[in-house]
Amino acid sequence: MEPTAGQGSSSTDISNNASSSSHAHSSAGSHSISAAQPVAVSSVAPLTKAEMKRAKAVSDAIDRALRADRERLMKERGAKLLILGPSETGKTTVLKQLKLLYGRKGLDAERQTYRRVVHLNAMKAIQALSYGLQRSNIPLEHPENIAHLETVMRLETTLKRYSITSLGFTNPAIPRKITDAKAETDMFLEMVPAIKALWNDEGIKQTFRTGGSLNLQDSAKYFLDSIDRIAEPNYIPTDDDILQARVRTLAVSEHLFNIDGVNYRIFDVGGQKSLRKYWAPYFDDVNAIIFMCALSAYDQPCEDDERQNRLAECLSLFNSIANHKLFEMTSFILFLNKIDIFQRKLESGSLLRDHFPAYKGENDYASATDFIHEEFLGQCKDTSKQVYVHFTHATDTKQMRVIVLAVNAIVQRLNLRSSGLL
Ligand SMILES: Nc1nc2c(ncn2[C@@H]2O[C@H](COP(=O)(O)OP(=O)(O)OP(=O)(O)O)[C@@H](O)[C@H]2O)c(=O)[nH]1
Ligand SMILES: [Mg+2]
Repeated sequence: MEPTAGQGSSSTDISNNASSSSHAHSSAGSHSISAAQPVAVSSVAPLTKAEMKRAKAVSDAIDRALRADRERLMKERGAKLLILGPSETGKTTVLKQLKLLYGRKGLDAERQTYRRVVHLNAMKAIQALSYGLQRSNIPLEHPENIAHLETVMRLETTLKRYSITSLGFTNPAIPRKITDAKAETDMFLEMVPAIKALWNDEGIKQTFRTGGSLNLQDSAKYFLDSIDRIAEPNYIPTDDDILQARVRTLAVSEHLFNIDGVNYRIFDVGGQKSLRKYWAPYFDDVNAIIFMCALSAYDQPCEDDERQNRLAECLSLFNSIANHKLFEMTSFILFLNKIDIFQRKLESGSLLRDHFPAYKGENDYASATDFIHEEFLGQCKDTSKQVYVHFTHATDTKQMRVIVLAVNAIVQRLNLRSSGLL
């Protein structure tokens, strides 16, 4: 499916935050309760003045009680926020940033477990590169590295079992298939000489540069460049390592935060297509949705369907979420993420129009992001729907600190408005 250019772009309104903008197809008040439906005229006698006064008093009292109830619920239970979007768009990374900024203890408790994830990520990265090298018939710079290549490629089955362990990491209810963390570390340490030799080989480097179809994780270079550090006997993952570490989310998880005095219940979900059926039970009473898109996915096929473009699939998922009946009153915050990789790809000469023929602009960052931004806004059927857009680099804690505060301000304002206090 090729997306077409978005409509209604003229009403986009840029806020004073350089990395964000807010959009509404029409003016304020989009969250007010709509006017009553016309009632069929009947033969019932009209109300007297006194009756009308009494009816109004009752209606006002109900409104007051409802508002107080909403306020109390919001105070007691916190604002409910879902982070939705396809796989690998950075949902869990945003959650890790929230833990770093507002729940440090939680992340510190998980730090040791990330050691294994980092080791697994490094092994998977070198394995993907080795397969890529073989597929594209690129010769090794040092032929003696062939033995290392074979060692790495023999790891296929072991790594599959390993990844079951990493799934267990996100959901303690899933039993671990590999028993001993020490055995995992030993296996990684045995692999280190092969990983280093291959990563330094010009053949592998060339494979990395030609990139695209390798199905390589975004953090591959980061961990391969850090191989000596992560192989140290007393290695403890740093905050950046944790942000770069990749573990697929399988089960929906709930996290509590207090951000500047506002309580939040934030839900992180698994973005793979097969896991989206588990989202629906969490769709009630949602105050806001952060929808995540990886801009850098514009030239990638979907993991489970080579024929489908990842960014196009993300647009169609956004379409079904933004137009979902249960989210008519829900605020939407769109994170157009991975701006760092997106910019790098454009600068390296990869053309947006090769994948989105509807794009007619230059291949520069500003025009390309404008186009994708409009594509997303054009998905909302309700033209009064307010969508707040942020261009994000989710692994950058400095940038995310500013964005989280902006999101908090939006959620507070919208909640006050929906409870009639604004
Ligand atoms: N360079 C870069 N990497 C990012 C960015 N955001 C996320 N990543 C990396 O992308 C990978 C995937 O991120 P996750 O947060 O696990 O993705 P997810 O959306 O939770 O994926 P699922 O759990 O499968 O639904 C991780 O290795 C992150 O470190 C970004 O803005 N820039
Ligand atoms: Mg995740």
